[in-house]
Amino acid sequence: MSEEYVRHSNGNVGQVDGMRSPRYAGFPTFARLPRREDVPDFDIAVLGVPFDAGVTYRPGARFGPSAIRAASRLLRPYNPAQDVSPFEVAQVVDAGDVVANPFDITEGLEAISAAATELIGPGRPLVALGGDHTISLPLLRALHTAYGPIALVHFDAHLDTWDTYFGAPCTHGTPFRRASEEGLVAKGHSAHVGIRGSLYDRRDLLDDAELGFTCIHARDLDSIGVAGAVERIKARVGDLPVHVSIDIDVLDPAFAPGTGTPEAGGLTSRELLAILRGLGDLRLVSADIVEVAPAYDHAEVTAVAAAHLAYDLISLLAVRT
Ligand SMILES: N=C(N)NCCCC(=O)O
Ligand SMILES: [Zn+2]
Ligand SMILES: [Zn+2]
Repeated sequence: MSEEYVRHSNGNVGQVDGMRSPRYAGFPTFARLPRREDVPDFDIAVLGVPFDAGVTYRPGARFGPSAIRAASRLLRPYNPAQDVSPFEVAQVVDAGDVVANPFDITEGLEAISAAATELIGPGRPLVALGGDHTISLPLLRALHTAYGPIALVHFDAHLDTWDTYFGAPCTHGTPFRRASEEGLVAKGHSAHVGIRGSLYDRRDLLDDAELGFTCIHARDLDSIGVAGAVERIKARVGDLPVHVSIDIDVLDPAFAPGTGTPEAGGLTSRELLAILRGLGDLRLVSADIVEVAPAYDHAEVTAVAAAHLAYDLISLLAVRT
């Protein structure tokens, strides 16, 4: 069977045509887009990062990339919320999965960083699909090589700036402390959005602020709303290059049950999509979506949310390529 990709007049190769081959059939690349090796060049790569050796509670995010790809089959070519056909405007490809050692975190992170370094560059954004949140550290290392310190816009129930777990420095609860220590993120220009739930100590928030982050707590949305959150994020990052990191547990467990450390009182998927769509003026250069653990999912609820978030991120990035 030959795959019948849509060929756009600007030369870009789009999705397998859903009118000629039903969307539930065929190879499971992200959004049924071509693989990297199927086209001569690309603008935006989608990279699977099936690594979850850094989890502190429920395991299983290593199956996130394949679940998100499966849920992304439903995505259609035109995004009305942003008035853009992202796969026409930009050549978007599926770059496959990183081969990351599940038994050696240091080696696994090096492989992730090497794969990201090879795919990113000025004018060439990356969208990574995790995997647990540990993977953001090697992504930020690769981004630092390309751009220097960048602004991090981090959507999560959790701060992920804890120090160590059982003596381990690189886990899904620690990536942004390491990133701050290594100078990968621009101090004073990064924000966590959606923070909530129990902490180990009041000190966790003070440490986080000292590391250079600010918090928009989930409960703040009750008073400032989506528009207020967008304004605060924009004021924080200014014109620096921006990496958006979305831990799917930023969504309420009602919208994302399939994750490792769920916390009550989270965002709706509509709120999160609306905040993202408000970030179009920023200098977005890359994104990750992490912590989708399909074993705890139901009816693809979480994977569908992740696929749609990836679609809107790609739509934002496509107009910048
Ligand atoms: N990055 C995520 N999803 N969770 C971090 C939770 C760290 C903890 O178990 O305390
Ligand atoms: Zn989290
Ligand atoms: Zn996280």
